[in-house]
Amino acid sequence: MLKITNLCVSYGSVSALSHVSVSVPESGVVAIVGANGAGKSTLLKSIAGLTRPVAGQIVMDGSDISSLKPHERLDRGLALCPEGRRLFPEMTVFENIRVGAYRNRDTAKFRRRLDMLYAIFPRIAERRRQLASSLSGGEQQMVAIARALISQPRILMLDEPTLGLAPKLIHEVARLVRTVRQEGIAVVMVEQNAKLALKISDYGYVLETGELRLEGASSELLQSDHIVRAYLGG
Ligand SMILES: Nc1ncnc2c1ncn2[C@@H]1O[C@H](COP(=O)(O)OP(=O)(O)OP(=O)(O)O)[C@@H](O)[C@H]1O
Repeated sequence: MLKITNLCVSYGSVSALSHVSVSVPESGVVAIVGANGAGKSTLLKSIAGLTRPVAGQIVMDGSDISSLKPHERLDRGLALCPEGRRLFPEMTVFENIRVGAYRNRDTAKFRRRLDMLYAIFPRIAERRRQLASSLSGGEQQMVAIARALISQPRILMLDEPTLGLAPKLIHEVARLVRTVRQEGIAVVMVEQNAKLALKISDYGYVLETGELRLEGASSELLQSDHIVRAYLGG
């Protein structure tokens, strides 16, 4: 469904990604793992259209989307839940989620989608009139994911969704990824928590200083000596 080929991204003279190729199949869960500064966020930003690559192709459903603006990519079904949540703290939970639907003016559809999301996130539903700033870190992460899901994407991109969360909430994120996939939405998940990401994904890519070091079925990567040594403390 989404195919990224030989993507190269630089920030001035700093190369952040060098010839990176990644595929995302329909309804699949793909993990991108790697240390700080490996280029994981840059990859998601490039797919979302927030960073302009110097070379490479981003093809969705057979057509090159590299020159599309971020909102046009959202219309095609690419939604990004950015690192650090980026909620509007002085807006309510409901208002934050509504921001994600700014491209969809069909109120009935928005309502139906919102009710569905409230069913998936009951704690968020209870807090829908509260200011986002009053929520716990885990709840804020759920709101950020709900904001990305309200646009009914085909691919949900999650940038470090478990960062700073307590172990119990990390499991909640994992459960959520499974729920999202059951809805037929593909997930691309960037994580420093390699173990978790590989446990809940089908396929994984390991980025090191902007280059793909390894790729394969997640179950196999979990057993790989390199992964165990470099990321799982083995
Ligand atoms: N706006 C920017 N200007 C200059 N350099 C940048 C910019 N954004 C990222 N970089 C650099 O590009 C490289 C890749 O950064 P990126 O944020 O993509 O990595 P990451 O794997 O997501 O790391 P982290 O897990 O710390 O977020 C790093 O060397 C970083 O310092």
